[in-house]
This record gives sequence, structure tokens and C-alpha cells, in this order.
Amino acid sequence: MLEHAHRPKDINPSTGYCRSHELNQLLIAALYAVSRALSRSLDFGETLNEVLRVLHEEADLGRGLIAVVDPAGDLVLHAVHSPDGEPTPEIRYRAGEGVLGALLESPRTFRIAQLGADPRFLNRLAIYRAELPFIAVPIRIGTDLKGVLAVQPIAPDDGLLDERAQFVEMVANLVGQNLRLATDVEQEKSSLVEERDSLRRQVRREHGFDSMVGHSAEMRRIFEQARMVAKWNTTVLIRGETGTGKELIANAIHFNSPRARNPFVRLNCAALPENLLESELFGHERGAFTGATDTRKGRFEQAHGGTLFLDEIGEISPAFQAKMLRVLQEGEFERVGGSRTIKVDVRIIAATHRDLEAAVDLGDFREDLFYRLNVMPLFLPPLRERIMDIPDIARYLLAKIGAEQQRKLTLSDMATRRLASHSWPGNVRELENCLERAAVLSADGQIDVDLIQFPNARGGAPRPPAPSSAPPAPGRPTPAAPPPDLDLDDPGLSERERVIAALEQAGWVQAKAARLLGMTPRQIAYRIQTLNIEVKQF
Ligand SMILES: Nc1ncnc2c1ncn2[C@@H]1O[C@H](COP(=O)(O)OP(=O)(O)OP(=O)(O)O)[C@@H](O)[C@H]1O
Repeated sequence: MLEHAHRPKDINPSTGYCRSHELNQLLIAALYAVSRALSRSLDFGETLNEVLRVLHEEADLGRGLIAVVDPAGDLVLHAVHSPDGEPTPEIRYRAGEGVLGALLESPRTFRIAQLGADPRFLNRLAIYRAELPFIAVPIRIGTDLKGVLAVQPIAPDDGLLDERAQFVEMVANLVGQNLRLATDVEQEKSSLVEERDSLRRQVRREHGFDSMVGHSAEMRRIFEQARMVAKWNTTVLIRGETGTGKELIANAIHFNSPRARNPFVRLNCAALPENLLESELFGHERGAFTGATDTRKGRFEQAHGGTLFLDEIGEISPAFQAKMLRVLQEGEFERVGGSRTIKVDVRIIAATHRDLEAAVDLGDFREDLFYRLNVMPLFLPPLRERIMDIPDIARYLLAKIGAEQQRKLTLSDMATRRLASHSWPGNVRELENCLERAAVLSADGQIDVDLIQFPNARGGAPRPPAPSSAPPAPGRPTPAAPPPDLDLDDPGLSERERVIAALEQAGWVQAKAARLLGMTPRQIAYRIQTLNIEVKQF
């Protein structure tokens, strides 16, 4: 950095060394300290203060500031250092205003041998000493001016101002690189925030009330009640036949509640045998049972701060009802195999297609648990009781199916009339399946009455269009044999199809079919009853 012809006065008489060489040694050590300060902290403001402090302690640059160009194009103070340790005042320098304003106007290094003698010196910051030199250098990212680093040496000009200025330029380059990193991180953060917000909006659109169609008085009343209850932590019990939209409304309540940013966790209580249900809900400790190789959080813990949707709550056994009552009352439980009591903050939404009052009368369902759950009941009417909603829901579902198939699907008036005359034992889910089948069978996207079929609910592949086939009598199950090798886990199967397929595979022995489905015999018996399945007798 320094290649000077040494005059006698450049020699330090006490050490015998060249003074610029000595300064150089000092500044290299200072540069090292600055680079360490810059790599230490992630907080940009904190880092800048640290850099100024290091410049004071290691490079004898006792006073200084770092200002950054703001969106308006002014220089705004970000860090100030002086031996008096004053806080950073709120000062901005406009182009042409004082020494810094001059640099903003024409970015270059300023070396001033005596600050007080410079006519541009305004002393607005009131930390500098007029008799000392002053150095101000641009901080750039690429060729763009991003800020200024200005410092004042602690001693009057000793003829080595150029060397010091060169050093300050190096420090400004390092600060510029850090500023670039900090800006990148900020941009990354804000684009992540933007992405998160747009995902939230999408989730609300998909899971909020917008995804539920219905203008009938019954549905309008339900939406109104759901919107009102969404605001509070009140336990909601959603009642209704299978496929009426119980899960959809539970989703909408959660995503319109103050808990929307926290998890929505669902568990179908009928889908698991009791021992699995317990560990699924409450979690388990390592070694709690064979196969429990790790500690696992249950759904209650996963839903902490959010909502737990307990579907088919009417299917749990009396023993399990007692366990459920405790967690609903106290908000606490132990993991399976654990002794530590865990407390959670979870809002409960439960759903059932069962007549729980009758189950309470029969002694199948605990009355105290029923009252715990039934704080805010919502009754979803079956589709056949809100026929006026069918055209709207059908159009909505067709648009959804059309988006998946990437084509426009239309429904003829005759087809709509046929939909309105069906009894829909499987409710909206059945309507959805019916429309999907029709869409698959439609070559040109137009769905006419011949494509609206109600294949017997015994599952199996849809038949090709049969224009002459008359609709079955409303609500009456129609027998037919599904292929015995049907995959019970096939997500395309309706619940009714799945139960029938299992019964078929089990030779219509209900206990066996229940095992295939992971249900209790009691659960499958309820399913057979509520899904209106005609039991084959052999
Ligand atoms: N009002 C509605 N508007 C649009 N789609 C609906 C409506 N109601 C239900 N659906 C759709 O119908 C299907 C079944 O709804 P959902 O799963 O919420 O019913 P469910 O009552 O929870 O059924 P189950 O008791 O069998 O679990 C879903 O695909 C859902 O999106």
C-alpha cells in the first residue's frame, strides 16, 4: 500500500522505523479486527457500531459514522461513534448538504486535513473536533452508492492522510459486502413473508367458507352460526349424515378463527382400533409397547395452539370416552407409557353422524362427555333436504373437477333435473363422485342426462353410459357384487363402497369385515345401518 521515498522526517526517532511502515502494520491488524467484527454478528446495525468501535481502538480513528442511502436518496445515520459514546441521533443528509451531502452528490473519497477549515463543514452531528483531519469514503454495492463511512483520526494531520484514507476505503468495501449480504437476507425474508401470506390466502380460499356452496335457508343459517362460533374457543359438535360437509365446515371454522395460523389436526376416531387410537391421540413414550422405538407426540400435542377435529366421535368405546372426558375437562393427559402430565391448548371440533342423544339414552355414550362436546351444535342437513342447493353445488364441483381435468365441463338442464330428483344417501360426496364419473365418461366436456348414473352403491367401476337406464328408487339400496379383490385403501372408494367391498371380501361376516377395515364389530354395524347397506344372508 505504501511506496514512499523516505525523507528524514518520515523516520520515527524513538523506534528508528519508517512512520508509514509502522502505520501500515497498525492498519493491517485493524483490518483484521474489522473483518472479524463483520463476520461475527448477524444484526447489521450492531455490526456497524462494532466496526466503528474497532476503528477507534485499533486504528486510532476516534470518531466516526456510517450512514446508508435511504429509498428517498438521502443519507441516513445508522451508527455513530465518539469517545463520549453518544446515541445515534436521527439525522439525514440531503445531496449537497455539508461534507456528506457533497459526497452523496459526487461519490469519491474526501480527505480533509483540518475539518474546521473546510467551508462545507456544518457540524450538525457535533461530535467532531475542528482541528483534526476528516476522511469520508463511499460504501458501494457494485457501482451503486449505498452509504458513507466517515472517520476522524485522533491526532492532527501527520502527513499520512492518504494511507489512512486508503485503509478506510478497504473497510468501506468490506462493509459494502456485508450490506449486500444483509440486503439479500432481507429480500429473501420479505419474499418468504410474501409467499407465506399468499399461501395463507390460498388456504383460506380453499378451506374457508368460500369452498362451501349453498344458498338454501338451512345452509345460510349454518354458515352464519359457524362464522360466529369461529371467533371463540367454544367446542363445536357438527352433526350430519356422511358426506354432508362436516369436515369442510370444521376446516372453515378453524381457518376463520384466531387459531388459523396454528395447526388444524384431524383424527377419524372410527378408523383405528382402541389401543392405536390412544397412542395416536395422546402420543407414546419410547418403549411403551412393542414397536414404540421412539417417543411420539400425539394429535393433541400436534394441535397445540390450533384445532383438533375429532371425526366420528360417536364411535369411541365407553372406556375411551372416560379418557377423552378428562382431556376435554382438564386440557391435560399423559402419553401412553409416560407419567409426565402434558398440558395443551387445543380447540376441539367434533363430528358425528350418530344420534348421540339416543346413544346416551341407550347408555352407549357418556352423558357428561356429550354435554362437554355439545356446547355449540351445528346440524348439517342431508342434501335431499336442500334440493335447491344441488345446481349450485354441482356447478361448483364441476368447476373443481374441470380444473383438475384442465377443460371446461358443462351440465345440461335435463342432467341438473336428474340430479335434483335423486335422494343422495351419500350426500355431497356422492354427488361429487357422480359428477366425476360423468366427467370421465364425457368426451367433449358436456354432461347430459345419460351420463348421470347412480351405480349401485356397492362400488365397482362405473358402467359405460346407458341412456335407457332408469334411476333407482330414491334411498333404496341396490344390490350388485363388487370385484372381491377391490383395494380397500383405494382413496377413490366412497365409504359405502369400502364397507361393502370389505363385507364382500369377508364373505359378509361382519366381524371379519370389521377387522379388514380396522373397525370394531360395533362400528361396522353402525356403518351398515347408517350407510343403508342391505346385508346379504347366506
Ligand atoms: N356445501 C358444500 N359445497 C361444496 N362442497 C361440499 C359441500 N359440502 C360437502 N362438500 C364436499 O363433499 C365432500 C364430503 O364432505 P366432507 O368430507 O366434509 O363430509 P363429512 O360430512 O365430513 O363426511 P364423513 O361423515 O363421511 O366424514 C368433500 O369433498 C367436500 O369438499
